[in-house]
Amino acid sequence: MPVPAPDVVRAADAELAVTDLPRARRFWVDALGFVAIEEDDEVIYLRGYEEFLHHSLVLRKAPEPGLRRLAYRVRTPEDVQRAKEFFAAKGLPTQEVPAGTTRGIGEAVRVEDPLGFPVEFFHHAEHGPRHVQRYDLRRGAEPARIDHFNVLTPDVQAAHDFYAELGFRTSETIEDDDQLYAAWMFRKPTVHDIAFTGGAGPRLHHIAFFVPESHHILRACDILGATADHAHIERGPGRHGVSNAFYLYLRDPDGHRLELYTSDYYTGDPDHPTSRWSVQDPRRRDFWGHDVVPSWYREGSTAFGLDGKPKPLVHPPVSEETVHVGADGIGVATEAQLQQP
Ligand SMILES: O=C1C=CC(S(=O)(=O)O)=CC1(O)O
Ligand SMILES: [Fe+2]
Repeated sequence: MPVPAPDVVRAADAELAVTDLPRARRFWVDALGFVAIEEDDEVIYLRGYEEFLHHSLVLRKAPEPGLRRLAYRVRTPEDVQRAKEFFAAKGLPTQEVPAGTTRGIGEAVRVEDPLGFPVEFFHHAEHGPRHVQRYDLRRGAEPARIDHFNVLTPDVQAAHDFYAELGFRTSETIEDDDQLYAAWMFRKPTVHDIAFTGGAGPRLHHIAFFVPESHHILRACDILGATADHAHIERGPGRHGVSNAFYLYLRDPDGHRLELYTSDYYTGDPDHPTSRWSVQDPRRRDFWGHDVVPSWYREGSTAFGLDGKPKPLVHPPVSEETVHVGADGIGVATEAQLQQP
């Protein structure tokens, strides 16, 4: 008898290890405008202006930077137990997490998914004040809410198939006749809650936050330029082919990548079709055909397992970067180049 999957509502929370908390705060709060809802010398809890749960991102001081967990909200308290049973039935590591282990989050279960990522499922969460119309407080890029996770994994097909078992549907792919190079999958009725980028993994590629309008992305660029922090800008601003979203990728002081993202589209009908892009289409990742910088394909954040240790990397046989020639202008990256950490 198959164990039923938990009813996942959406990507809801994540925790990043950062090596210098005041430096991280200057970037995430002072420059980008995230709301620090609670903080001390060890940890900062951040949220967007539209959010009402306690937080949607935790920055925790640590000797080494990395991803400590990706967290999904599930629909009922019973779905937390269902998640435990679903992953345990597959022989995957699971950990019960008492309420309050993360401020504002009730009892949860932490697992390692088959890709090697630390993933948490929770239901109960404290509500905090919504700042959606506190225009007197809104600053920086005015981040609204957490939108999705993107992870680097050597086998996108296997990742896709597992998350389909978990009840995620597929909005877009990048593929050719031989393989699936990337996939975007959702539970909430937008383009994705999780995306898989082919590459050495398990590593976090980025966490994305929705901003209200494209001008908030331009403002983030202007703010970083004004403070001579322009080196944090990695890729964009631009228009994605996949998702049709307007985007900007930034790297925080520890190298963690975040995406500011807006104006993707609704996917809530039961027969929503999957949009399939050819890996040879130069508009797939940037609709205007702009290059994808090599670091965007090659670099990511270390993932820590449930034991707190860095997960060893598995390299893919073929990477999108080595296949695609054209708008990316990269041509065929050498194996040595791809081995860069
Ligand atoms: O959110 C996203 C939507 C689209 C793209 S891509 O660069 O257009 O593939 C990347 C992304 O996963 O960050
Ligand atoms: Fe993204």
